[in-house]
Amino acid sequence: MEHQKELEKLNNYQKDAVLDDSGVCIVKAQVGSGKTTVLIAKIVYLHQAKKIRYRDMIVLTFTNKAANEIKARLLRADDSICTDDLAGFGTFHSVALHFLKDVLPVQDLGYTRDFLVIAPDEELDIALGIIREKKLTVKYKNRLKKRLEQATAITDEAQKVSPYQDDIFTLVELLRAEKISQNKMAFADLIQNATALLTNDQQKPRWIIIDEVQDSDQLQLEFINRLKGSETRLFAVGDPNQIIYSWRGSTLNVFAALREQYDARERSLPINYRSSGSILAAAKCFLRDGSDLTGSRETGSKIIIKNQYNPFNEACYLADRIAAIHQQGTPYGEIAVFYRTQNQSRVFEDVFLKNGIPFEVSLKKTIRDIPVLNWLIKLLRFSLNPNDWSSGVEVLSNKDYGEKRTAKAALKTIKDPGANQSGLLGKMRGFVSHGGEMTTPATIYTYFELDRQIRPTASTYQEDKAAIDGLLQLIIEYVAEKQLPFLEGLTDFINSSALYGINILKKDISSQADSVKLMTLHASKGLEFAYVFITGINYGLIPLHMKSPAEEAEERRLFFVGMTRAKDVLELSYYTNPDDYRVIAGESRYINMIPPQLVENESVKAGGEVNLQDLKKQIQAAQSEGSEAPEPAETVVAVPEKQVRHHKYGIGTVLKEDETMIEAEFENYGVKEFIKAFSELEYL
Ligand SMILES: Nc1ncnc2c1ncn2[C@@H]1O[C@H](COP(=O)(O)OP(=O)(O)OP(=O)(O)O)[C@@H](O)[C@H]1O
Repeated sequence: MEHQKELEKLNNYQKDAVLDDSGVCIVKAQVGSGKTTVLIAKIVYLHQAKKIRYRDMIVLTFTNKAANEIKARLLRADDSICTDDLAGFGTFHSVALHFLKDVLPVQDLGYTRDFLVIAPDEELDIALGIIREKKLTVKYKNRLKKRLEQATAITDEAQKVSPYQDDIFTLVELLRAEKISQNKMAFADLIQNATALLTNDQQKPRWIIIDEVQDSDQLQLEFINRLKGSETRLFAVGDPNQIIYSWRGSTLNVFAALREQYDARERSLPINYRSSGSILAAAKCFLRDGSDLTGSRETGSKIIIKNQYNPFNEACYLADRIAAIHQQGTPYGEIAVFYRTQNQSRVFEDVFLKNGIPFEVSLKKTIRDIPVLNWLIKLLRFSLNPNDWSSGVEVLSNKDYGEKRTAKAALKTIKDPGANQSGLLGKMRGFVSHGGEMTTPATIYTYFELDRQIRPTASTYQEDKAAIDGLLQLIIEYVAEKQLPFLEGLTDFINSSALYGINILKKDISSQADSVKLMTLHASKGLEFAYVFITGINYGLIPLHMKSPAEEAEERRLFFVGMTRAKDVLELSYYTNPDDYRVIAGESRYINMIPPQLVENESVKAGGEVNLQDLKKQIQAAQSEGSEAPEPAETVVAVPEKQVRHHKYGIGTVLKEDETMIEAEFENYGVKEFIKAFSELEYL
């Protein structure tokens, strides 16, 4: 990649950003204005023109996908780069992990360098185990994750007083100690521990480059601050209109925070290169202030709005429509279908499969989602680290795999050094000394006698065996690729699988295969397609039921992100019968926010009315296919957002209401149904 040639392709705003040499520069970029393009050009420019070694750069991205894309483009262009040079390129978590493994004195916190990373659910399991074992009183266990996060963030001793008069702060301390004794770090620990250990003694990078900076949270900003030396330059790119992860704790005013802290230079990228004029104009209606966003393309075709009877009909329609688009010459890979929640993908998968439409689903089906692999990973964890007794207990007491002891008996054997070490426990304890022999999937399989552990007589045997073979193969390939000794490579693999949720069943959505991509609006961030279909624009889906104006604003930004993935054609749809009682029939007001002059309404009319002829045909067609086409549902009456107060559940949002019944959703208790006459609900 020749940096001069790269620079020539850029517009002046982009060029200025690449050449900027300020101590701290933040680039406020509009959607599709070339953030990724600029970021890569900047890295290449710094390396080639300014002679900055890749090792002296830290490049932080929000997703693993973005980091991989950057690394792949650099590796393709320059074969002298070795992967170690790019160890500082990755997500916040993976870069923190790199520092903890390779640079920082983790022993100061009580860890050893071969610590393992655990996913949030696993941390919760440990916390629940402690509550049980120590008989702690902890209220609102259904919100335990959130409560732990909040309590962990409080460092001032005087403030460590539980609002519910329970043992949450004792739990935080015990959990911290337990993770250290088991040599495990949870995701949040990675950044927190790296931040705590970073001092001025470490060699500081010459450049820190951050992508999607708008999604950073307080912890990440502190990490950046510690990482930055007085001579380090900082270059951050982001788009305030694409904040869609504030529920994970991103700091909403990240730009202001950076500006204030570093007296940063601000630049902008205002020109969108991706979307046609109509798409951009429609998307702008969802911005609080879209005045800076400028397009560079022709008006193009109008936005199409479709009213579908239900998700099944929608899927049938899309299968036909996509086949026609493809026949006219558009590759399948240029077509995407978006929805709000993951479970909406199912009907598209079924119908597309039946109709021969190739597709991929961006569904993180991770190791943790497959019971036998979840069990096997725990087995490998305990084998690598005998202090990880909670994994050991789960392996021995799993109800489907292994020896199926009781949890109490398993714990007793694991903690008792004098106990009989034969069977699976003995195998796990002896594993490390046999590490050198583990060269093929079969040697690992045979060593643990996995055939016995997964029961050859069980109905799931073939499926489980195939899943295990697949995983073991993946491990062996991973270790070989990393050129690490087996045990070290295995530890590394287990850490990555916790961090990224290794995708084993379905291909990654970023694959180059020519197939239609199905994904949630969240997963669509950063991608682009010629044709985009956004489905289910009904209240309760797009937008979801919301509890506050801030949540509503985030829903709107999310819809904006989805719309702006489209280059040429954008089609929106909503249901008359959404198949889900929590979803309101008819279009949500997001449809009505698009000015009519930008919309082309086809045979079915927008505005909540249904073309009855079409509807009848669709239902007949569905019934003749033998599918379970539902009866036309009684129309659910769209209620304006109403709130109620309940003496126990607190404030809730009304979802459905008729003369006798009322249904409301409460933050900590979920959806509750009441008989109006007896409910003692107070309307707010
Ligand atoms: N100077 C340019 N001239 C022509 N096309 C460009 C230019 N810069 C970027 N593009 C094209 O515009 C599209 C959007 O670019 P890119 O994906 O880098 O934007 P982005 O800001 O990262 O997008 P998003 O906001 O969606 O994350 C891409 O197809 C890219 O090739």
